[in-house]
Amino acid sequence: MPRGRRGGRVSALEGCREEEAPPAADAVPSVLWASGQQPESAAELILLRGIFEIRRDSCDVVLSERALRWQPIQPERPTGFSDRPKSLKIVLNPQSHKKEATQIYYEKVEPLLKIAGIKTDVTVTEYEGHAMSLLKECELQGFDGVVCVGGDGSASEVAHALLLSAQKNAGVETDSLLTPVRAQLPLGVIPAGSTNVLAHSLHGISHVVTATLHIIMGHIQPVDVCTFSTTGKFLRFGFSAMFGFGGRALALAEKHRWMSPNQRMDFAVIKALAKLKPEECEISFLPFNDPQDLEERRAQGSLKSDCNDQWQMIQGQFLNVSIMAIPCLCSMAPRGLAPNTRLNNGSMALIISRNTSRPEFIKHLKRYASVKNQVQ
Ligand SMILES: Nc1ncnc2c1ncn2[C@@H]1O[C@H](COP(=O)(O)OP(=O)(O)OP(=O)(O)O)[C@@H](O)[C@H]1O
Repeated sequence: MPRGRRGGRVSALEGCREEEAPPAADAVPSVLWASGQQPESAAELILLRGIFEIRRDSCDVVLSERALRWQPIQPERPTGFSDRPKSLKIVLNPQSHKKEATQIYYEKVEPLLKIAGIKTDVTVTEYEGHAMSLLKECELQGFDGVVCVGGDGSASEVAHALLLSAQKNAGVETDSLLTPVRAQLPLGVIPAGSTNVLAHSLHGISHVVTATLHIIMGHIQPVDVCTFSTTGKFLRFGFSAMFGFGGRALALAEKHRWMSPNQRMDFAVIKALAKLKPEECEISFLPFNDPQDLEERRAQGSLKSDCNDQWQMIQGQFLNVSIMAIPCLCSMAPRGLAPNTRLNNGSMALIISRNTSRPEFIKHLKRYASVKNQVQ
């Protein structure tokens, strides 16, 4: 009988296959090999155990008193992992943030995609709306995903374009849209903009290499979107919107793109605060305070049918109204502007600031920077 390294006897168990010893297992020569079998009894003494490569598979090899067994190691596939992408359409906004998206892509992202064997086709956008018209015309069949290298403006433009094509392809009428059809391709987001709320909310951090690795690994994270309409006419898909103070500040920041990103944001906030004024609003909403209740209703399919009799309406003067389908994490709000919203729970946060004094409103804004959650 052959002997293992430590001199234990090795013999075949009933049912073991006898095979030729593969070369990588030469640490334990001339033994009987069995695959896919567990030790016969817990009392069986294990003499040696290790990971060996056997015919290109990593195997858990166990040498016991009575036999040598091995089993290919199956890597765990956590839920949400899909196949890794092989080919990606890259949409890059060279104007994002301090115009460094091109450098970020070619220095940090592309080398990793190359190592991962992913083919890429890059379009550098030339004007606002370019991503939209490109994705309308571009044949995306050969790609496994679209990656946006830029900020939130670019990412939401690409998301809108992908969703719009999906509705068109499915023959869904957007003006009466309640539940959109999913985009046909996943969207990867490389944060290269000024705020990067989407990438930050998706990955928990606004970090280029982290985002790239998520894309390479094929991590798919479903994300809620809102549809924005005016008097029954569909406008666009998006992840968040702000009216009043927030809307004015963002519009001002957009108008002053010639300033540096930090300067224009500070300038916009200060100017919007100086002109702080309430808006008369009427807001209808379907309240869900308990996310579990929401999940259960979605699972039961009772969400839509329940809607009509549960809508609530509030009316009054408000300084700011925000709706956010994602938590909206950013450096200014480390827990997010909407900390109680999840990426994919079918709900969105509606955060309303009633009319109050400017110092009180500033206090409320400052509390977003704290990790203590002000929004219950
Ligand atoms: N070549 C271009 N010239 C001018 N604008 C462009 C160009 N390409 C894209 N855009 C537009 O620039 C806008 C803002 O870009 P983006 O969101 O990437 O950067 P950002 O504003 O710095 O970041 P954030 O939105 O995170 O603050 C987008 O709405 C996009 O449509």
